[in-house]
Amino acid sequence: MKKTIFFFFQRTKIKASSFFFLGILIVFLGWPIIGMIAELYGFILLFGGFLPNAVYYIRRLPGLNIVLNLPGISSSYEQEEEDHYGPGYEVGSYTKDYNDGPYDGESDLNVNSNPEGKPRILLMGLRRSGKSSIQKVVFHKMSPNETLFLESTNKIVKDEISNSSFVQFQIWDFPGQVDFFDSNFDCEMIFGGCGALVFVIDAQDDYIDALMKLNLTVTRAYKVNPNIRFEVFIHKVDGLSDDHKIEAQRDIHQRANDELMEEGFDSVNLSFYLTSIYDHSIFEAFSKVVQKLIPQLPTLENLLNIFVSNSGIEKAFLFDVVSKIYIATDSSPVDMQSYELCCDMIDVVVDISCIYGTKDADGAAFDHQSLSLIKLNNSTILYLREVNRFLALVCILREDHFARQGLIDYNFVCFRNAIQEVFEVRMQVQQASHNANTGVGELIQPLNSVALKE
Ligand SMILES: Nc1nc2c(ncn2[C@@H]2O[C@H](COP(=O)(O)OP(=O)(O)OP(=O)(O)O)[C@@H](O)[C@H]2O)c(=O)[nH]1
Repeated sequence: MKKTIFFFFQRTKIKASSFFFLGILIVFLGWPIIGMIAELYGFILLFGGFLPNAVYYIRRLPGLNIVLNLPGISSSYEQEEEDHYGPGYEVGSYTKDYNDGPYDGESDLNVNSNPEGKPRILLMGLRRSGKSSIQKVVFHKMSPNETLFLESTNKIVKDEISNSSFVQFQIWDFPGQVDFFDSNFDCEMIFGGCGALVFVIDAQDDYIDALMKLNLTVTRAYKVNPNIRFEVFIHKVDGLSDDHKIEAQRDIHQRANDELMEEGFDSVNLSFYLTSIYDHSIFEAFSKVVQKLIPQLPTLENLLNIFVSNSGIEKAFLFDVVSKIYIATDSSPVDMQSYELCCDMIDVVVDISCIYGTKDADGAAFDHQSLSLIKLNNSTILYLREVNRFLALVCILREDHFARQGLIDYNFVCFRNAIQEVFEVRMQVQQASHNANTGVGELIQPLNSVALKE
């Protein structure tokens, strides 16, 4: 109900809602034709943004897709889609509508500036491949089902991930119809300061066009900035069987690399991930993307290895609590189940401490002294400790190893202090080079600026 009211009465939709409701009123007052015209106009203004979504789903319905793909019919609705998207887009602009959608977004976007030169992650791919959904689900806690109502992006949407999170960067969500040959598209500016380019391919759709676009994107970007990391999300795999997933990944991997080799881009390295917003795979993939941009990653991993081996722990993840992406883990292999368990534990702890925790000034869900344990019925224990306001260490260990809890607690305090030292050193280096600012900032906010509690 709240979301419906929000949808109709947001500032940008006032005109549309006025026509819609005024039309209803006029019908009741006895002028049905005038009323219905006004109502229809309001309806188109309100819901026109969902048109591409509707067309996209109708095209997938058996039977209807054949009719819609007939020559003449297909060209008419494709033209309509084009009209909806508009002929171009503005670099550096932001659809205000977009962040006012029917979800409880939390961030206050600073879209037109990049004052601290934060690292940039670009989200690219064909229309309806799922770019905006990924961003909203991972960083704005939108539920996957709500993404069905996302309007198409028709301008570059910049999202600053920094207010409530430990990892700091900008995500630029590109419209699907981005055209590199358009004079508005400033390749130097867009790819120049970019850390990673995430290219999203809809695995449920025919991906030949997507592969062509991937090739074009990668070659353009690589020419401008050879340091960009190219990450390919083979997305929406929730609709595929296990065999189909593996086959799609193999095929996409091979075709993409073959095309790059043919064009002489042998040194370009693409990483592939199977993702879906309906499970944790998208969080895991984004964790890996973000980790590659953290300069302190090897140190963090080393610290985790030392902690794990001295405490009898099987697996440990250092989580960014807000986004639930893990910024580091020990060197043992990550299996999806352990990661999901740890994510779920964060949810449980945050929920319980919101309900029962004390309401301190900054409203933190848990503090540096709190310790959370969950005993599973397979003699495994989940152990969670806060490293700072934004970071939590979540470990999985056998119940018999937990007999030495004192040792684990002690090692954790050493681990936390070590992490603090790492970032203090980093902070000093940063301050020393502050005057000679290179333009590419730090992905991680220094610990002493994120209110670490001693
Ligand atoms: N089954 C499934 N559907 C998904 C997934 N991710 C996104 N979608 C759906 O795909 C549709 C398109 O998603 P968007 O995020 O709007 O796609 P986009 O790439 O931002 O599209 P443009 O803004 O037009 O470029 C939506 O209806 C989503 O619900 C997924 O992992 N699985």
